[in-house]
Amino acid sequence: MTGVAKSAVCVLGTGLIGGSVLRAAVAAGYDAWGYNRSHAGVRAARADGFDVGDDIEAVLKRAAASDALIVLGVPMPAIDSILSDVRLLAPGCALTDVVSVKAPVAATVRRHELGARYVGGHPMAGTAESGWAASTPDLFRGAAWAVGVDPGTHVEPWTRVARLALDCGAVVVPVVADEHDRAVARISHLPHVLAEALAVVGAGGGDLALGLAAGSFRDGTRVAATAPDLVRAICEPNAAALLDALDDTLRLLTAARDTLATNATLGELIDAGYSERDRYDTLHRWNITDIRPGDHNWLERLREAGQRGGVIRGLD
Ligand SMILES: O=C(O)C(=O)C[C@]1(C(=O)O)C=C[C@@H](O)C=C1
Repeated sequence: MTGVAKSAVCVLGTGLIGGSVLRAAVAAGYDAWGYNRSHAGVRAARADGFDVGDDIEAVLKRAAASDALIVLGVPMPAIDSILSDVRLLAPGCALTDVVSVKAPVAATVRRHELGARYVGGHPMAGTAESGWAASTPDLFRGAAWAVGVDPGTHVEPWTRVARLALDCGAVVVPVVADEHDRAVARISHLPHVLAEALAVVGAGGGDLALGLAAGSFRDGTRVAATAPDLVRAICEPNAAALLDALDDTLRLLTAARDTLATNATLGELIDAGYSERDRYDTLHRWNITDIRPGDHNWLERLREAGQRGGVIRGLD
């Protein structure tokens, strides 16, 4: 895949993630601009020298005229409405998103008949902050960026999306939507719910407990400082997979609680946690080098490689 040209990039929604995509794309030499519905968001981005407007019609007409890759930088609850604008004003553009759940976005895209040039995306990066002010061009450096390889994905928009992710400093993890959603329920959405629970239980110990709190409480509750509406927008669209993860958690915690009550031991939980955490620390992310986008069975082969820890670090 040598010489894939950088497409123009149009980011709709310039909060923490969309804003960071815009900053990273500009830093990587893309012709990139954005849209934000709030005047304050537009003012802040312009004050930093970025080309962001609040006129969705003008922004999308420019995308259509430039054959830009459109990045939906808005959370799941705003996807349906922004897709109505895209369908009306720039239906031929390649399209991706940064939403933390993939199957519901794909279903909404299909409902708007925009599936032909859509490729799901999910950069695995963030902070507890939100908005343009928190965005940074380095947010995705070294991060995993899930890029959809669902059946029917077309190679041209796929290559554009993968190239943008790589140019933002991320590594590409090929995923299909439902497997992605089950995976992130466990490693992203469940941790948000647990962080909220830990914050509540810890604070239940009063000011003495909070006054003594150190690293374990701070790290375990870090994402509980995220704006509540954003946490809901991240977790709730993935309800079925999150329920499975919560059920597994409750089973483990109940077993540990029961053995603690009867034998004053936490049982197998501690050893199991120790060894599974080690699997994460030592996971070998190997480079996919032998599957060229567009080759025979490339989607299925990339999917299998992604399942086995394969990542893409370059397309050349
Ligand atoms: O690092 C954080 O603050 C995050 O919450 C980032 C995080 C996560 O790791 O769960 C949260 C949601 C995104 O969809 C991807 C990544």
